[in-house]
Amino acid sequence: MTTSNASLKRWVDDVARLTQPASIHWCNGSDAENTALIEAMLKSGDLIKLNQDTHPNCYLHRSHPSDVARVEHLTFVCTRNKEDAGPNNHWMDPTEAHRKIDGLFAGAMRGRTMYVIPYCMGPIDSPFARCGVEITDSPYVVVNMRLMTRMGDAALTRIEREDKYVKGLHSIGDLDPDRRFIMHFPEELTIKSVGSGYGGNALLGKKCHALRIASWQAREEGWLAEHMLLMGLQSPEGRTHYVAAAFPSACGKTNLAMLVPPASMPGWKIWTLGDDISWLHVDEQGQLRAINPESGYFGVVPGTNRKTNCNAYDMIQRDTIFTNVALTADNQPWWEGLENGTPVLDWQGKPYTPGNGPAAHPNSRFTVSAKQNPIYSTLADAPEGVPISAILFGGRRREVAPLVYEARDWAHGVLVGAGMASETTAAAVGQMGVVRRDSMAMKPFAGYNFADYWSHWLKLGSGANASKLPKIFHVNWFRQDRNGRFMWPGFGENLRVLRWITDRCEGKVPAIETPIGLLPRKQDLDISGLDMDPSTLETLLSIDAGAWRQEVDAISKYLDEYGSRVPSQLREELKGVAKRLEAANAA
Ligand SMILES: Nc1nc2c(ncn2[C@@H]2O[C@H](COP(=O)(O)OP(=O)(O)OP(=O)(O)O)[C@@H](O)[C@H]2O)c(=O)[nH]1
Ligand SMILES: O=C([O-])CC(=O)C(=O)O
Ligand SMILES: [Mn+2]
Repeated sequence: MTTSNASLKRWVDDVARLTQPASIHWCNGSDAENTALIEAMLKSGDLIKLNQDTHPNCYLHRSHPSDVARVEHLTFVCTRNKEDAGPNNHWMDPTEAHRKIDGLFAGAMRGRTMYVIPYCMGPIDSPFARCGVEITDSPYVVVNMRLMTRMGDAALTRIEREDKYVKGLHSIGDLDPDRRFIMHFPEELTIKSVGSGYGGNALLGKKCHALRIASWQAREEGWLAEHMLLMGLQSPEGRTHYVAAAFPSACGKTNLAMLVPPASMPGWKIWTLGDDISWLHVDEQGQLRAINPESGYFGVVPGTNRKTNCNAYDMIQRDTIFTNVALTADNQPWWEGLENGTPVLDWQGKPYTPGNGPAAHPNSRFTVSAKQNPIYSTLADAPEGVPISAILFGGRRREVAPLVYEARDWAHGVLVGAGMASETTAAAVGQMGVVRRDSMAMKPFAGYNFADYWSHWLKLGSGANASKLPKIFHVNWFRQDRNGRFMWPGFGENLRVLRWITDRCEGKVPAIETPIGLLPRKQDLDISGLDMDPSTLETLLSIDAGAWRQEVDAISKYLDEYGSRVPSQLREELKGVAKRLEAANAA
């Protein structure tokens, strides 16, 4: 197979000339193709067959031990003008970057098959969807892209018609971390990634395209590409609100999107539309709508069990690719927090010895089709997307941030998102548990200068349709007590907080004005049936004025890093918080 599109054909030819593959395979996305690739990977050892009685069609992939997470220090945004990439990105001059990375691609596919993967991010018939082509020498990437995107013939047809697509070139290279780069050229709609086979670095439709390149396109075209889950909350009365929520990597998006209502909230129904990325547009009526550009989940495995998230647990019992989990004696996948079974081999395939670190890698992942989710919403395939009632920002904060608060309005909400911070996790290489600013959970993913990004958010909310904008909230499931224990039970119980949020969207309950925003009255947040004393809820809903003054100072210094490009409106919003904190202090 090949293509009728001359520019695509030329690009594929050019790449083949550079990388020198033994053969070229155009992916059509069929079952037969997938089966053949899996067979070949079982032979080569790229995949290991899991226990097919307990886990039909499940496979394990072990990545190179140095290649288990995103590499932010090796990820670059290469714009002509350095300022356009901003202090939030590593930057390299595009000419220099191409020269450097093309050197690593030269001959990189010798002896290997080069796969050409046409894919569509978003429902194939959606005007909001965008296409791309990934060229890779990794069959693991092909089978994962097939789960994560609408991949194959239908996408190619759209690409040939539109003649506009993101070009992504990927090779696992020699997996040497010193020859590993993830480079983005937003002005050329081009991605080049070499030296890593890990999801976030290698499945180019995901972070590289649907966030870094798409956020650039979104600013030019007037929409938003965000690190957000997308879910529907149906009340017992039958009203459904759609909510988009931005939490940093490994901070609870998949789990919230697949939430199982607690026994104390009968009649509530949750629908998942997406677990990681949302593309948001204001429609002609001024309504903010969202689609999920992905068609699968690349989710964190550890911590998943029947109790924390029965939906996720059930979903990954079949037709799932596991990466870097441990194995039991009878070849079942095992991970920390599974709560049954015993690991005998760790994620590297070595005999497991307790005390020698976790059996599964903390960033071990599952890849699975979204359609396997028991609470999958078919509206995830609706070309027009769903209307958004509320946007949530949140992170891991062991202190300072209360369980939930509401922004005063859109502009204040943009400050809440811009100023948010979270503890780092195993999703990226580097130290864990360090609090860092992570505006809108996009620190690793915004493909341009954060200052311009904040301006874009403010502009989107400043039009004639401001009254239809969703409300913005901040949540924190991760407050800890003095003994380092989580104070809020989290998971299904988070619906108690979401109910308050939908109550606020419907104007059903008043809220308490505080310097940082609007907080629930204690009687409006139902904790009945929870093993929690009222003083804990008190703490979860309290604001420590001293800590918040420090927080405001820290946010102010953070904005300073972005210099004169920071929108003055954002600084005004921050001054407003500072003033209200002073007034509360004086009173
Ligand atoms: N304590 C607590 N832990 C949670 C909660 N929700 C999720 N987690 C844990 O946080 C980790 C990551 O959760 P995910 O839902 O996979 O995170 P994500 O935001 O989808 O992550 P990415 O895929 O990296 O973008 C898992 O180990 C979960 O078990 C919660 O409400 N409370
Ligand atoms: O991209 C990945 O590798 C997984 C992910 O969702 C994240 O890190 O936020
Ligand atoms: Mn993510």
